[in-house]
Amino acid sequence: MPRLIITHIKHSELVIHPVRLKTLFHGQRSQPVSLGALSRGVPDPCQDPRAARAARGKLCIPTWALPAQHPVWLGYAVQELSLATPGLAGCSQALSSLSWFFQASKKLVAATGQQCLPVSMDVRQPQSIAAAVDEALQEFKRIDILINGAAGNFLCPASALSFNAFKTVIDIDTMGTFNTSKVLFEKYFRDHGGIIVNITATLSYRGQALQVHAGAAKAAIEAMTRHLAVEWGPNKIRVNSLAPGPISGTEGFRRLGGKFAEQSKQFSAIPLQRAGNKTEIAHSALFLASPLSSYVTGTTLVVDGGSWLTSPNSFSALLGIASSSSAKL
Ligand SMILES: CC/C=C\C/C=C\C/C=C\C/C=C\C/C=C\C/C=C\C=C\C(=O)SCCNC(=O)CCNC(=O)[C@H](O)C(C)(C)COP(=O)(O)OP(=O)(O)OC[C@H]1O[C@@H](n2cnc3c(N)ncnc32)[C@H](O)[C@@H]1OP(=O)(O)O
Ligand SMILES: NC(=O)C1=CN([C@@H]2O[C@H](COP(=O)(O)OP(=O)(O)OC[C@H]3O[C@@H](n4cnc5c(N)ncnc54)[C@H](OP(=O)(O)O)[C@@H]3O)[C@@H](O)[C@H]2O)C=CC1
Repeated sequence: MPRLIITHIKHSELVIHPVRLKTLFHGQRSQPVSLGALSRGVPDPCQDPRAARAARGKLCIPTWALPAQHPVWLGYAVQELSLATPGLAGCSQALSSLSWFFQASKKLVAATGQQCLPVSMDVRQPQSIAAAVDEALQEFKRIDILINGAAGNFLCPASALSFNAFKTVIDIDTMGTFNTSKVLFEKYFRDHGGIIVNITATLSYRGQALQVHAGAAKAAIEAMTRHLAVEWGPNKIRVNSLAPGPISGTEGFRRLGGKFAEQSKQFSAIPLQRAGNKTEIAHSALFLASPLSSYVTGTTLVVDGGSWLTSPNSFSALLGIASSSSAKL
């Protein structure tokens, strides 16, 4: 049985449960698609229904969580998509925070009839990752996909950023991505192959003001993506990054002044003239996690409507956003 696990979690739970991906992109109901089939060298289920049956049983651990105060997040979009898309019924993910984990897992069970497993991890603590992975493997016997999405961010000029603030973001984003990837490699991917999708950002491409901490952290993850793709390719592991632009309805959007940018018409500078939405990130993540991207590794998929090419990068404007109430933590 195919399984998709999406995790992460600082201080609470992770929900893991099975996923059955059918006809995700091709609309061919008779030819189910299972995540990660080609990554382990099995025939492409898009082409071969027998292979699809054989490929069932995938697990995915994305490091995305659902904050208690915010009912929406990028990782959650994958779950929303899974519930809304024919053929994705049964797909869900890991959720963090005590209250939302219970609510979301109930919703998933009700909608899919599939199993959900709550576990917890702090991506800065390899031992907590190892414990979560052990629990997942004990329950499902396999893990196929890791989505590294845990992150910390806030607007702050470098001159005001403390040494510890910089380190904190590097620890969550960069170290967290390495820690989780390495634990998965050692415990399962080395011998079975797998797929890793790292969620990054476009911040470093033009040196975004007030974002040296997050930009440096995400740039390091994109470098890590290439290194690991090269080293782990022979183990049938694909490693890619996904760099979203401003995505409405998310914590990042709130913290970085998305509302203010929207109100002041800043998004009209984006070639597609709007912020992105969570479903668009979910589609892109699923592309990178599916056999449709079976020959793609070591690259970054930018999903930003062309934003980084054209959006203003004004120090003073961003200082204004940082001091506005819309960007307060
Ligand atoms: C989305 C963009 C929308 C609009 C943009 C609008 C206009 C711009 C135009 C164009 C932009 C172009 C592109 C942008 C596109 C995309 C943006 C991309 C990136 C988004 C990335 C994200 O990651 S969003 C994720 C946000 N979610 C979280 O951060 C959740 C998790 N966060 C946390 O846990 C905390 O906030 C934490 C990161 C601080 C970590 O918590 P903890 O471990 O408990 O650490 P603390 O002890 O609290 O703090 C540690 C040190 O950090 C200092 N600190 C904390 N907060 C701040 C702050 N706000 N400012 C400065 N310093 C801070 C703290 O003081 C500690 O340091 P000490 O020296 O005091 O010890
Ligand atoms: N929103 C946007 O417009 C953009 C977002 N991104 C990226 O997308 C991803 C999701 O962002 P978004 O949904 O906005 O933000 P969220 O804050 O909702 O997601 C980040 C999650 O990381 C978790 N996390 C933080 N520290 C740790 C830790 N030590 N261990 C485990 N989990 C941890 C948080 O969990 P908890 O809730 O428990 O604190 C939080 O839920 C991030 O990687 C972000 O950098 C990139 C570009 C733009």
